[in-house]
Amino acid sequence: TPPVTDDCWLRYEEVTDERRHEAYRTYCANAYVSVGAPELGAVRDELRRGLGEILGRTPHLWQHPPRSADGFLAVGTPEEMQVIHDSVVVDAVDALADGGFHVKATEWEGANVLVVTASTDRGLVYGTFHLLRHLSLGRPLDGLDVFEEPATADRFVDHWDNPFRRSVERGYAGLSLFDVETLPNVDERYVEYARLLASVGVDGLVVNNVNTEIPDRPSANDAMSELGGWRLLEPRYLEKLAALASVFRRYGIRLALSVNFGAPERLGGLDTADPNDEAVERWWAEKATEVYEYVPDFAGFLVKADSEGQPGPYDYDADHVDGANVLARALEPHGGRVWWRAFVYGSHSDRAVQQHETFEPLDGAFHDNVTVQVKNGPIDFQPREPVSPVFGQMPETDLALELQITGEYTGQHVHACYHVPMWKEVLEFDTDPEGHGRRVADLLTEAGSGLAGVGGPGDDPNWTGHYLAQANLYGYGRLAWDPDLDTATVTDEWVRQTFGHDPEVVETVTDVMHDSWPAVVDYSTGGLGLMHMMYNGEARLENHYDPAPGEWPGYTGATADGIGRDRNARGNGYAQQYPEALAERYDDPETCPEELLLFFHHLPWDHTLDDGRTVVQTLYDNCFAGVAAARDLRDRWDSLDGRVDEQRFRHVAERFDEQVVQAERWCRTLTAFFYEHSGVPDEHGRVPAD
Ligand SMILES: CO[C@H]1[C@H](O)[C@@H](O)[C@H](O)O[C@@H]1C(=O)O
Repeated sequence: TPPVTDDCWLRYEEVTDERRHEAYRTYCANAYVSVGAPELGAVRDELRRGLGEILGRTPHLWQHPPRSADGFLAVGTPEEMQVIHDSVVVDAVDALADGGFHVKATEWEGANVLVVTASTDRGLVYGTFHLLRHLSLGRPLDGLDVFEEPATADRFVDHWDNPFRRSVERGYAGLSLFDVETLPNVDERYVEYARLLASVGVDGLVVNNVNTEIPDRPSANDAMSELGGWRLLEPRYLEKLAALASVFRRYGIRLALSVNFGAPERLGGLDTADPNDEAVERWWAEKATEVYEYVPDFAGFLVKADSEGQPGPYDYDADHVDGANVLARALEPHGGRVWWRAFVYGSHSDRAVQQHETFEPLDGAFHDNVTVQVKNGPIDFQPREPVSPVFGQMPETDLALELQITGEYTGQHVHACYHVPMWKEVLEFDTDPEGHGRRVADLLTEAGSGLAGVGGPGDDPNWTGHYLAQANLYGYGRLAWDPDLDTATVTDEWVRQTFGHDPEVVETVTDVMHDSWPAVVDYSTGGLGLMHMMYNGEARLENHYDPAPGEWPGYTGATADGIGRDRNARGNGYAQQYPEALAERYDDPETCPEELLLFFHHLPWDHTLDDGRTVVQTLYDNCFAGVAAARDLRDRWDSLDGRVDEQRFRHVAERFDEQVVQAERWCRTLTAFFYEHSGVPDEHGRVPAD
C-alpha cells in the first residue's frame, strides 16, 4: 500500500472555538451543491472532506435548498439555483473571468445562506477552496462578500519528470509522481495532487521534462534516449495521458506536454523536422488533431529548443519564430498554445546576454497562440539574479514568467529556502521606470501571458522532500493567482493551514521562512551578486548542490586584482539591454544595487562600499553571517519541539542540522576561494581558516 501522503496545507483542523464553530455550523452543516459537471464532483468531495474535518461532522449535501435548516451553503451558478439568483448581482457573476468566483454570506427566505458562485465550473472549484481556506484560517462569515478573479490566465506547474524512468530532473522528493506503467489506471495520489494544485489556483500541468531527449546523462546512449519523454506523443501513451487528464480536469487543471522539436523525424519517420517543410507542417497538424482526440481540453505544447542539447529550428537554418509558429498553427484549430522557452545560451561568451539578444528582435513575429516563456533571471534560477531584461521589452509578444519551485540552486530541499520573497522581488520589479513603468506582474495579466513554476513534487510522502519546501508550491500558486498578495499574507496563510494557530508556532515558523532565503544567499554567494559557483560534475545527484567556485571563472571573474564581471558599457554591454534608466543605474558601481554589484562590475578587492567596508571583507562577513543565520534558523525550529507533531518536527530538525553543516562548507569553500585570489585576510581572523 502506498505510504499515506502528507496533507500539506489541506489539513482542515477542527474548529475548537465554540462561537466560531456554531457560526460555521449554521452556514455549512448543510450544503446545497450543484451536480452539473465533473468539477462539481471535486467540489462535493472537497466539501465532505473539508467541512467534515473543520466541523467535526460530515456536512449534509442536498440537491434542493434545505428549508428545514436554519442556514445552508449554496454552491452553484445563478442560472441553476434560485437562492443564488436571488442573492447575488447576476451580471457581476457572469462577468467574472474564467476561474473567478463570488462568496457571500446573506439571508434568503429567513435562512442564513452562504453562497459560492462563479461564471464557470472551474470558478466553483476555486470558490470552494477559497471558502475552506477562509474557515481554516478561522475567519468570520458574517458580512462576508468577496469577488476574486485570477490575475493571470495561465498558472502552470511544469514537471521535469522523465516518465519512462520515473526520475525527476532537479527533483529532490523521490521518484516521479506520474507512473506510465500503471496508467491508465489512476492512482489516488493523482487526486491528492490535483487537490493541492487547485487549492492554490493552478490551472495547468506539464507532466514531462522539457529535456525530452535525456541529456542529463552525458553518457546517454541510444537505449537511454529511447526512454525520452518525446515518446509521450505516441498513441499508446496519449491514451494514458487521457486518463490522467480526466483526474485533473475535475479540478479545473488542463494538461500540456513538453515536446521534442525533432519529433517529425524521431516519431514520424520523416527525414527532416525543418519547420519550413510542408510535410513537417502537415505532421504537426495531424499530430495535434490526434492529441485532441484523446484529450479534448489539452492545453498545448511546451518546447525547449536549441538549448542544452535539445533539437530545434537552428538545426534547419530556421529561427525560433519558424519553430514556434509551425507548432502554433497545428494547435490553433484546437484552441491550443505553444510555450516556447527563451532559455538559450552557448553562442555568447556570457549567457546573460543571449536571451534578450536572441528574442527581443523577434518581438511581434510569433503567432497569437505562442507564449515566450522566460526565466526570472538571465542566468539560471540562481539564489539572486537581476530580472531578465526580456520583461518589458517585447510588448508585441505574450510572455510567461518561469520561476523555479524546486530548489536546484537553493539547497535542493536539504536547506530550507523560501522562494516567495525572491519571487515578490521579481513580480514587483519595474521593467522601465521612466518609460511604461510596468511591473513584471503587470505584464503577466494579458490573455496568453502567465506563469510557469518548474519542478513539481515527487512521490515522497511529504511531496517535496523537505516539509518546509511545501511552502514554495503553495506560495507559487497563490502568487500566480494574485501577484499583488504580499509575502506576509501568503506565509501566514500557509503556516496556519499547515501547522495550526499556536501563536508561538505561527510566529517562529513565519520568521524562519522569511529569514531562510537571505541566509542561503549569504552563505552560497557572498551576497554581492556573485552566483553560479556550484559543483557541476558527473555525480548527477550532487550536481549543483556542493560549492565549487573554481569551476566558473567566467561567472566569478575572480583575478588577483579583483572580482566580478563587467556586464556594463565598459564590458559586454549586458546592462545596456535594459531601458535607459535601469541601464544607467546598473552601469555605475555607485548606483548599482549592492546585492547585484559583482554581477554587473569587476571591482578591486579593496573597493570600498557605502558602509566603508571593502568588497572582500563584505564577502567574508556575508558568508559568515549566512552560517550564523542558518544556525539561528535551526535553533528557532528546535524551540518548537513538542509544539509541532513529532514526525514533521524531527524531519525538519534533522534537515536543519544538515543545512548548518552544508552552510559551513559553502562558507569555508567560498571564503578560501576569495582569499586564494585576493590574498587579503579577514579582519576578524576567520580567513584563512586555521
Ligand atoms: C531541464 O533542464 C534544466 C537543467 O536541469 C538545469 O540545470 C537548468 O536549470 O536549466 C535547464 C532548463 O531550464 O532547461
